[in-house]
Formats: sequence, structure tokens, C-alpha cells
Amino acid sequence: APPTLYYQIGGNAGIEKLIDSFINQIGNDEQVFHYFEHTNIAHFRQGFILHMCMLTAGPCKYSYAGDSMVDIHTGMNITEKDFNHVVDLLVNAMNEQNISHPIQNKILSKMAPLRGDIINI
Ligand code: HEM
Repeated sequence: APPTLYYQIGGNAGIEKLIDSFINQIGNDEQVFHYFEHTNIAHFRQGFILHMCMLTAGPCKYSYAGDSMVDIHTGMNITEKDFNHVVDLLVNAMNEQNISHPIQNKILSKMAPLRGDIINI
């Protein structure tokens, strides 16, 4: 079997570094920070790490006790522009972590189908 994306980005330690870079990007961003103003960052960090582990076919049991991407983002009214911007911040974080472009593209292609679950709801 080919190595999983999870393995290729350094397993859980790699994902933790990636998500910490991502959170740092969000924290310094004027365009989208307001969405996260009242977010419990520790909880967000854990949830996003777990979600990324699942997305990259890592050995994680993913459960939000019933909260889907739709449930989590409902009422945020996230625009397409802001969605794209958050994706750009993730790309910045992946660059910071020296994740290769072919692997970045594979990760982004796993996230793209979630767009409709997250924007304008
Ligand atoms: C494909 C893209 C995205 C994915 C996979 C994703 C995934 C997640 C996950 C897994 C959580 C839950 C973390 C937890 O357990 O607490 C979460 C929370 C959150 N997401 Fe997203 N998200 C995406 C895009 C966005 C965008 C574009 C925004 C805003 C512009 C956003 C704003 C938020 C906020 C504010 C929370 C925290 C909610 C709270 O305070 O409880 N997300 N997201």
C-alpha cells in the first residue's frame, strides 16, 4: 500500500506543528480573525488536529459527538472569499512546515469538497 498522507506529513507531530502554524496565521490575520474572536483555541486546536488526521487517513477515531462540519460552521456566514483566504493561510502554514507542493495539493483536494458544508451557512 502507498504511504498515507498522514505519514508523509510527519504523523501526529507533523500535524501538530502544521496546525500551530495555521493558528498563528489566523491569529495575525485581520481579514478572518474576527470569526475566531470567541473561540476556545485549545479546543479548536485539538479538533482541527483530529480532523486533519482523519482527512489524511491517519489512525484516528474522528468524532465530534455528532457535530458535523455543517453543525460547527452554521451561523458563521462564512463568505467564499473568506473561505479562500483561510485556505491561503493553511497554504502559508504548509509552506512554513516545508510540506512539498504535491502533498499540499493532495491535502487541499481532500478539503475542497467541504467547501459547500462551510460557506454561506
Ligand atoms: C475546509 C475548511 C475547514 C475545515 C476542514 C474546518 C474544520 C473545523 C473544525 C474541525 C472545527 C472544530 C474544532 C473543534 O473541535 O473545536 C472548526 C471550528 C471552527 N471553524 Fe472551521 N473549518 C474550515 C473552514 C473554516 C473557515 C473558512 C472559517 C472562517 C472563516 C472557519 C471558522 C471556524 C471557527 C470560528 C471555528 C470555531 C468554532 C467555535 O468557536 O467553537 N472554519 N473548523
